[in-house]
Amino acid sequence: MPPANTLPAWAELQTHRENVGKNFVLKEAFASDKDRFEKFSRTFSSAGVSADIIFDFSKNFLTGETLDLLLKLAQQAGVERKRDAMFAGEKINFTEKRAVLHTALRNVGGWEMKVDGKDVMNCSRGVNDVLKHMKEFSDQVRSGEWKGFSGKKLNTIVNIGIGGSDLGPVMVTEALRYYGANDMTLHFVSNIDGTHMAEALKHSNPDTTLFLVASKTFTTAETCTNANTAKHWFLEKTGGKGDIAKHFVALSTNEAEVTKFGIDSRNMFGFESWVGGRYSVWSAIGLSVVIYIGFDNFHKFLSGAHAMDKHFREAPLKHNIPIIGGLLSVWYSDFFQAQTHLVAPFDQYLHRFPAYLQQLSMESNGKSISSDGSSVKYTTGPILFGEPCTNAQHSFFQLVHQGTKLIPTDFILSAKSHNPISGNQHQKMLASNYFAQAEALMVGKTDDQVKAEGTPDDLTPHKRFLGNRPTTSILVGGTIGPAELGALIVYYEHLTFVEGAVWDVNSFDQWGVELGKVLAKKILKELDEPGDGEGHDNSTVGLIGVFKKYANS
Ligand SMILES: O=P(O)(O)OC[C@H]1O[C@](O)(CO)[C@@H](O)[C@@H]1O
Repeated sequence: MPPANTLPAWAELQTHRENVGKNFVLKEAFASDKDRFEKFSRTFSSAGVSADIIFDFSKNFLTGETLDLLLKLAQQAGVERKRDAMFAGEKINFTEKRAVLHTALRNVGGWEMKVDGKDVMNCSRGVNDVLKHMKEFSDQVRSGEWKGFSGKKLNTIVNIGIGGSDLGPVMVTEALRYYGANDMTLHFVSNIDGTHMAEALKHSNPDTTLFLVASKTFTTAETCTNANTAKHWFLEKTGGKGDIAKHFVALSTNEAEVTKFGIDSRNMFGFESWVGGRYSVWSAIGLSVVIYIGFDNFHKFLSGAHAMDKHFREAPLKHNIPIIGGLLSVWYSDFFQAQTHLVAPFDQYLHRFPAYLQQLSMESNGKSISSDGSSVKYTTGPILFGEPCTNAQHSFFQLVHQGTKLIPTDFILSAKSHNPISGNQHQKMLASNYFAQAEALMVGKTDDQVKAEGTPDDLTPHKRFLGNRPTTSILVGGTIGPAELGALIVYYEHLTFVEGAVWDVNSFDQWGVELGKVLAKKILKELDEPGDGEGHDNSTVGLIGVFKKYANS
């Protein structure tokens, strides 16, 4: 693949940015085109979801010509070819020589999906077998048929995992809390900080606690240490009478390590190496979700996800919602030097959604080496951040409105609340803020408007809003149920795919997390040895020395 910035459409976009993009004024674009909303919004409708989802791209620096040029860039960068290669099970994760087929995990539509000629859906221990196992097990736990060693129903789930083996289950169980079993307590222990495990175990009863050890590799230091701590706690609390087989299950690809840990392979829920950690909530890693919301709801979650896969795979580029979302991100990153992407859900249930998207986006596209091994000469993955609104409005939105940075922002709202309390007053106030923020960011407030309010001259510039800040508004035409959540997640998955395809980076590896892990292992040993460590810089040696002095005093 030639570098993205050498593609003809890249140069055309640069010229277009000089001629049009640089001077683009959103409010003028609306004033001169009464159909702008219709032109640049897209509706996602499918039998796989119970509500339409509207993606309003019209408050972006976008003209018909911009969209055409961005689509041209996508074609020249081979986005469709790469997408089709992903669905075909080709080894597009070229540094790890792996297929990327998390879409098979939610393939409720019966597509043929193969890796190395093998039908991954219907082979032994394939996707459908594992789903069946997850259904059986979760039904048993929910009904109380699966009992702990002392014959009691299990009512506490402790998921031990980190990264994709944690963030997906946490985010989804929070987002779908409305559907969750009220008699169940969930803990997600990820951090190696002992506080995380200690707090989870503090009020847990070993008779009624189920541990899910979630790790694709089953070698991750934090997860293995936390799992061993949990095992010791369980055996100690039960005076050695506790039956591991009834209280510990593994969600992993690594049967050998699972067995070594002491978990019976019959209590292992497997998946394959072609599922990346950050794409694994659809796999066995989602077992906590299934136990919490029930298999039927989990199936709806998969159906909504599959519906968005189908849209991404089949919709023409101009109507293809993740394609447009991904290209807009490239447009802002590379032609406006935007460094960030803000996602602010107007939905308390989605409070962990931005954290989840951070791993998805930044672990996927936080790369600077392209497919031929050379350094890219353009900006890649944006810094994704976010918090639920309206909270965020009272914290960092000052910077979004009046700071010096261009921050392309996504807002998410559902038309209906699961909790329409106080005569739906809360939801209406929430919605009014959702509309107001996008409008305010766009229209701003001129000096004349500020002055007309009687503001003294010296205060006027401080109260001025330049406006012209782009937003994408996502509106779910009902409540956000399992299917709608599935579709929203997959929108961002494929948006990330499109970015990476244009930037020609491998969105599916994560070598950047390795160096810190290796150094931590070396330093861990040194903390127990005399001296202040070997071969470190002066600052690190100094800090290790100070730590040892205080920690051991
Ligand atoms: O599921 P595992 O193998 O424990 O990995 C956990 C996480 O660690 C990472 O490999 C990064 O260190 C993520 O990609 C992954 O989601």
